[in-house]
Amino acid sequence: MVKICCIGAGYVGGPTMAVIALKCPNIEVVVVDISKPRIEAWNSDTLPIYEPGLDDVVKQCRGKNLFFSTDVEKHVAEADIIFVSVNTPTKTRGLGAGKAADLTYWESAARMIADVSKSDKIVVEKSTVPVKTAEAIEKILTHNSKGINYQILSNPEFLAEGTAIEDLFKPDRVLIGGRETPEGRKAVQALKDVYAHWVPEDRILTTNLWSAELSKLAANAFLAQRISSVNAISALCEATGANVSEVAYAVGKDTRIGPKFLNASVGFGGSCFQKDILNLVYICECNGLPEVANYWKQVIKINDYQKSRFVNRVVSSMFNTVAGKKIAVLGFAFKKDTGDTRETPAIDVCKGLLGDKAQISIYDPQVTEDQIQRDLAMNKFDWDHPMHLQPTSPTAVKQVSCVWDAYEATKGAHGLCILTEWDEFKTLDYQKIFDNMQKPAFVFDGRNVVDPEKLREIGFIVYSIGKPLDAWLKDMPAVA
Ligand SMILES: NC(=O)c1ccc[n+]([C@@H]2O[C@H](COP(=O)([O-])OP(=O)(O)OC[C@H]3O[C@@H](n4cnc5c(N)ncnc54)[C@H](O)[C@@H]3O)[C@@H](O)[C@H]2O)c1
Ligand SMILES: O=c1ccn([C@@H]2O[C@H](COP(=O)(O)OP(=O)(O)O[C@H]3O[C@H](CO)[C@@H](O)[C@H](O)[C@H]3O)[C@@H](O)[C@H]2O)c(=O)[nH]1
Repeated sequence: MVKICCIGAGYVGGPTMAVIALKCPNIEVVVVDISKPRIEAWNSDTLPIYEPGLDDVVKQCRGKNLFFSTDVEKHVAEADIIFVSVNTPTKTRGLGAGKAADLTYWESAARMIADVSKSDKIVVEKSTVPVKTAEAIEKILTHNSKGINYQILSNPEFLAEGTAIEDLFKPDRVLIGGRETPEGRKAVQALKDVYAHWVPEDRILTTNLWSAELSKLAANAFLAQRISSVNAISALCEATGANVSEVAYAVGKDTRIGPKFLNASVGFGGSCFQKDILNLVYICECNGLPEVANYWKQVIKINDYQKSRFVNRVVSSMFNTVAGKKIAVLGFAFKKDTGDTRETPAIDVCKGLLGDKAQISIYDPQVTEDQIQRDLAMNKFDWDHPMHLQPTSPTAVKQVSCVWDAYEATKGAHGLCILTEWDEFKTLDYQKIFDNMQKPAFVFDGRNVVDPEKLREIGFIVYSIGKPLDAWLKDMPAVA
């Protein structure tokens, strides 16, 4: 029986391995992690991450051919194929700080593999890494090899959170990069055989190592670029009376452009886009390509602009101050159908409002108060390190309260900001919310989930990203 071990039981390692176990009953899959609480949660009824469909997949194979363990070394030693899916955060110190990927966790995983291995291994990069990482990993492994043969493959993951299981069941493509040698080709084939259990052959792409590594960074940069493009247009829509949804629809109808990923928003978040683009920018700079680096940097600059533009709209609409005013925040996760808050635009928006001394009441169906308080207290990029290395008990931000109901959050509020597109926000009783708010009552929709006209009929003053402005907002300065 082929044995797979995955180092890192996070958002990628957990769901990816669960699906491999489900689709390949003849393969034993063990997911290992240094975090004891995380492994305990994977072995419990309450999994450590919320992902639609995940519970079902885990329940079907846990204890049969899917296992979660903290005994990292034992399972690495026994495996034929080792996936490495550990954190690759942005460096916060030293060379490349604020841009380059921090490969500390990857390097320590590679050294551990070299220490404990007694048989040949295929080592698969699942984490998103800078192009040429495989070369460094190869050096660490071969210089400590004790005669063992290692083949390094790049197999970047393209799943999106909230749809991870769907994406894993029916991937647009699976990408495998390997060395162009007989041993390299054999290793690529071995990994292809795993995916071939459920992925059609024409969707399994094979390339050289560097193309696979770079394709992952490029794909995320292209996706994020679309969002920054539509968000840049959203600012122009507000200035001209155009409607960004109509513009995006008309633009996306061109089959060369396509309709997906053109929703204007308060900004993109998530653990990947910003980190991976910064990483790409750094690689371009290191390769003497400043023009290319600056081109991609602009995608992040527009994203930051969009978040601060939103905060400025809120403050300027409400008589240029939110000091002491209750602002309800609906949604804190970086997108719907996940409890993940890594790099969520809600952090920057809340921090902006707190800077203007607002009192914030937050409701998100999947995010706990503890997580929100940690996020608001944490330094930039700290969130992307393993949990046990993150700051433990932050001092709670007193002006922030978290409630478990949208009606509670909005009671007595002056303004309401929608920061995540949870479906339930579409069907709230906005008349009831209006009746219980201070007047004038403001709605700032950062995700275009409500119908602005209907809310205006109720009596709200409404701001929706990229939509024709309410008369109230027209004369207010939007950009500081
Ligand atoms: N989250 C996503 O949607 C997504 C999608 C595609 C790719 N990626 C990439 O996958 C990688 C992992 O992302 P994630 O979201 O799963 O992160 P995560 O923080 O959820 O999980 C990483 C896990 O690795 C563990 N870990 C770190 N060092 C370890 C070590 N030496 N030994 C054992 N365990 C160790 C941590 O404790 C943590 O549980 C990153 O490179 C990320 O960029 C993420
Ligand atoms: O039209 C859109 C689409 C998305 N977003 C936002 O963009 C962010 C990222 O969304 P999404 O890409 O759906 O989720 P992620 O889980 O971050 O997935 C991205 O990042 C992963 C990690 O690398 C990749 O594997 C995926 O392919 C890639 O989509 C979220 O804040 C979304 O709200 C928009 O604002 N407008």
